[in-house]
Amino acid sequence: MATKRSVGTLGEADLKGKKVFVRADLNVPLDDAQKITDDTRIRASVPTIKFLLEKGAKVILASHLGRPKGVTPKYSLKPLVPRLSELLGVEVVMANDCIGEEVEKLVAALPEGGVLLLENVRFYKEEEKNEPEFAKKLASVADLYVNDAFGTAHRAHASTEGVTKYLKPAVAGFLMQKELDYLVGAVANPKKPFAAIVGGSKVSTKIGVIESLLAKVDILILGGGMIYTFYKAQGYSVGKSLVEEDKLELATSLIEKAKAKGVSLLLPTDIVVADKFAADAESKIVPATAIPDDWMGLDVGPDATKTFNEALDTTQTIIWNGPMGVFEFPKFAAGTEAIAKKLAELTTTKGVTTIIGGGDSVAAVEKAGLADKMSHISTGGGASLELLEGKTLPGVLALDDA
Ligand SMILES: Nc1ncnc2c1ncn2[C@@H]1O[C@H](COP(=O)(O)OP(=O)(O)O)[C@@H](O)[C@H]1O
Ligand SMILES: O=C(OP(=O)(O)O)[C@H](O)COP(=O)(O)O
Repeated sequence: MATKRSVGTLGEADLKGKKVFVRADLNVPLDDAQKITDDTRIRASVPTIKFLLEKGAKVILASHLGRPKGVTPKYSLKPLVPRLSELLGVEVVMANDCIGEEVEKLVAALPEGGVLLLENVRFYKEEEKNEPEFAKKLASVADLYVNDAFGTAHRAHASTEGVTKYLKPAVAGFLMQKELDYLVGAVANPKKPFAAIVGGSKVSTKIGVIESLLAKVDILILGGGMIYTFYKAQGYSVGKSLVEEDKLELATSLIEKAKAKGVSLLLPTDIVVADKFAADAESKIVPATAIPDDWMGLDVGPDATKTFNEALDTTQTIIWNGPMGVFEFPKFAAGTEAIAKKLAELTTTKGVTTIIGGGDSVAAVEKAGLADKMSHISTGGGASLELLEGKTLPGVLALDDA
């Protein structure tokens, strides 16, 4: 199935006085004191909500937080109210529930330009089970539905999918649209040459992405923990590096597929090896063909980085998913940082389209302080991975066509 991209969006519809159910992904990390440690997802949700408020709509805002089993105070959305209010410039009202009488009363009292934040929809098991009666209750308080929760669009839950059966129109918010434009649009019709950089820990979690991208890219750069399975498949010894023994044949077939499709597949030529998996491990740089026994590869080496940079210099579009090494340990972060720096440079000086596909690569870009230099940084890890694999997301599929 082709990935759906043309969804209905917030146009010039008369929104004045309308009760709009907005599903956002406000699943932000909180520390032990319930303080928000990264508000990216809240900030990313602001343009859609502000637009609705400026049009005189009444916004009923829903999200999940974490993976609670039943009502769990630790997963309440209450700690988000001050930051949301500050970013939106209105006093956000908080409900103690996401359905029921109190919610109905608060909605009835909501002024035009007002925001009511519902409590965590996952406090009900019916949310993840996508139960129609629960979806109907969520829908009952509003006149139309806007899904801006890209990070949760791969889940067919009541507030992301079921609700659209009872609430029309059901359209995408600006964040959802932007994510689809980049992760589907720019990938389907890239300015060429088009390169993909895929890293992360395991081949098994990235097979779908690699296979799908092989049909589209000119250059495929591989890094991270998955490369040792490729090396082993080619007969190199890899010491104690991460290897998925049951994926050796698959690695060989991916190398052959790349060849058959004329894709330039770049595996690192040198590796930073460590004597143990630890931040304070002893380390040294070795050729990829000469990883010593008892050592493990934790980052790509400087020669590899140089080759990657030269290849990236020739491109117009780059998509990146997964770090090049164990970037959480400063000693093994250089390969990942170099990619982040290169992409930032190419975006700002050459107008190359750079897309960071969620998850740990986003964390790496943020750690390097380069987040605002990329063309697009996805707010969804799992969702962006599924989109890049060519899957259609249930939360997108459920929206009205454009
Ligand atoms: N050489 C390696 N050996 C072991 N783990 C690695 C290696 N390179 C990267 N990793 C780990 O891979 C993890 C990220 O993998 P993954 O979740 O697949 O990426 P993403 O979240 O970007 O999709 C990081 O925690 C990183 O430490
Ligand atoms: O954080 C999220 O996903 P991500 O970690 O894959 O980016 C989303 O809020 C979805 O959460 P879920 O994976 O508990 O359904």
